[in-house]
Amino acid sequence: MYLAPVELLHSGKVRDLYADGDDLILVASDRVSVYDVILPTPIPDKGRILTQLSVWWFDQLGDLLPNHVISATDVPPEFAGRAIRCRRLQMVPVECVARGYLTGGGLTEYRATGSVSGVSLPAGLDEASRLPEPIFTPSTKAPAGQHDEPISFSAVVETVGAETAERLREITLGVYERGATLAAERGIIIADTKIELGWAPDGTLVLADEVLTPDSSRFWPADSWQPGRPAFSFDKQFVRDWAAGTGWDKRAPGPELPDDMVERTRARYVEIYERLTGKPW
Ligand SMILES: N#Cc1c(N)ncnc1-c1cnn(CCN2CCOCC2)c1
Repeated sequence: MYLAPVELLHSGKVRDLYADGDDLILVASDRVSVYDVILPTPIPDKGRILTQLSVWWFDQLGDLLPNHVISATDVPPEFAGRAIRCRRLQMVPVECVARGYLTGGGLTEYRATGSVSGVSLPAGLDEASRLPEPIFTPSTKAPAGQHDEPISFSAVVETVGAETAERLREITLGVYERGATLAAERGIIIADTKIELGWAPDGTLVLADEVLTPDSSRFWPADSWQPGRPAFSFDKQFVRDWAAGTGWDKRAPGPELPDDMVERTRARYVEIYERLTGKPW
């Protein structure tokens, strides 16, 4: 039987999107990105581990809202285990971000303005501070190679209307709080997360893309978290520290990783999967 080839629609830093008839195929690679630079050395099984983690989260979140997954197995053989067949949605033109802790661009914005995406925060917060409660901090969807810009809730209202803006906030915080609570019980802090939502033809908001993975969220080991000090990235810290030790200029192409660094990083992805799902990899 002739199988029409899938068509590459979008190639991202670590994932690619293909068209297969009316469906989409979302494929996760074994590429790893640190400091926004794709490293030349793949991490074996990273794509499969993060895809299967995302599929598990979609199932965990099924009571909150529908998702775009059609199948996690009916995918082209070359992508087996690291791709999902998903339904084509009209994507919401807003990056939906929830933060439970202050770091990265949110910390920079807080230090300059006392707020993040227009949400005022108490004085005296620092690097990795836990926020009084999780906040919705939307941003624009910047073109490839550019950084998303924070936008206020009122800007979201202007973009999608008040009712949908409220629903985006409710869903984003709901997904984050469900994930952060479950992860915390298993010794992992999910500091923040970015989700993608889209409209189905009947207007229903649907959870898309990947969800609550170390690529879409900041994962920190809970036992080493100290507010006021930069937190360790559960999955990328080994590579960051090793790369820094090589004197790598982050404007230059990323360095090749030594075998032990590859294996230690792969082991971190396996540990995240096993701790969160309770299933052996
Ligand atoms: N998921 C999904 C989805 C969907 N179900 N329907 C229509 N469009 C999209 C879609 C299009 N682009 N993105 C951003 C995610 N990209 C993925 C590839 O890698 C780069 C990031 C999502």
